[in-house]
Amino acid sequence: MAIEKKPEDEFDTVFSQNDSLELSSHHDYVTAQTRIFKIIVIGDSNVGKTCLTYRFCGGTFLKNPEATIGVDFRERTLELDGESIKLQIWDTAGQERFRKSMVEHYYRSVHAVIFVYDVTSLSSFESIPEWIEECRRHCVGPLVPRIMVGNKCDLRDRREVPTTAAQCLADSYNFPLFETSAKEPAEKEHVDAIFLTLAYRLKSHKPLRLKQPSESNIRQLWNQREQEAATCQC
Ligand SMILES: Nc1nc2c(ncn2[C@@H]2O[C@H](COP(=O)(O)OP(=O)(O)OP(=O)(O)O)[C@@H](O)[C@H]2O)c(=O)[nH]1
Ligand SMILES: [Mg+2]
Repeated sequence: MAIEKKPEDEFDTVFSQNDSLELSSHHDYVTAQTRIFKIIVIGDSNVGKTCLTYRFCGGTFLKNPEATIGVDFRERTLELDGESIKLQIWDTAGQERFRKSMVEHYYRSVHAVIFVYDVTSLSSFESIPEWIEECRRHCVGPLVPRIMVGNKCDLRDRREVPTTAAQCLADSYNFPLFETSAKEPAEKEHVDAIFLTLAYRLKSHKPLRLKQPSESNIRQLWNQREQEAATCQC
């Protein structure tokens, strides 16, 4: 059960409370109180957002993913310096037609943002400023940590985005840059490191005035998503 801790100060953090020990999807034990952070993963369609989040939460490479419709939720609980932190990851749709009704939900009460591009697709890299702008338009505060991820580094012969160009863009926004591959097994720990970097930053900064979505809200989103999928003409 997720319950909101009513803030006496100006902060609003959500704790999940479990009467007994519970095994999460990644075999982590969730103890009595767990801070939950919402992370959204955005970027063009086909850059590998679903595969990256699946690699982090499921531990393997997802073969034959379908285009995300609306949003997919994944989560993983981490034990950091004795504190239990749950990362609730919103894997968003890159295709405009699958995003429309959901965009407001993506950005509401978000704690961190991951911008993903594909190193073999210059156009996906060139879209990054537009995704950053969308984020800004939806009033994501400047203190919300953001990182940039270049995916598909395993496709060495097909690279279109040099690291220097990506670093330059990341520096201009003051974001950390990671280049990785959701596919390459040897990169598994590197993928973990991306999310861990965020988790440590989130752990040390209490989220400001942010309300987490409750479980009933999430269930509502799921229902909405299912309805969309059912009415989709394609
Ligand atoms: N070679 C390689 N292929 C990858 C990698 N990550 C994802 N892919 C492939 O890229 C394609 C798109 O991956 P997805 O994870 O579905 O992309 P997405 O960004 O979630 O796409 P949308 O849901 O449409 O926004 C799939 O065919 C994946 O198998 C990677 O690291 N290396
Ligand atoms: Mg996807």
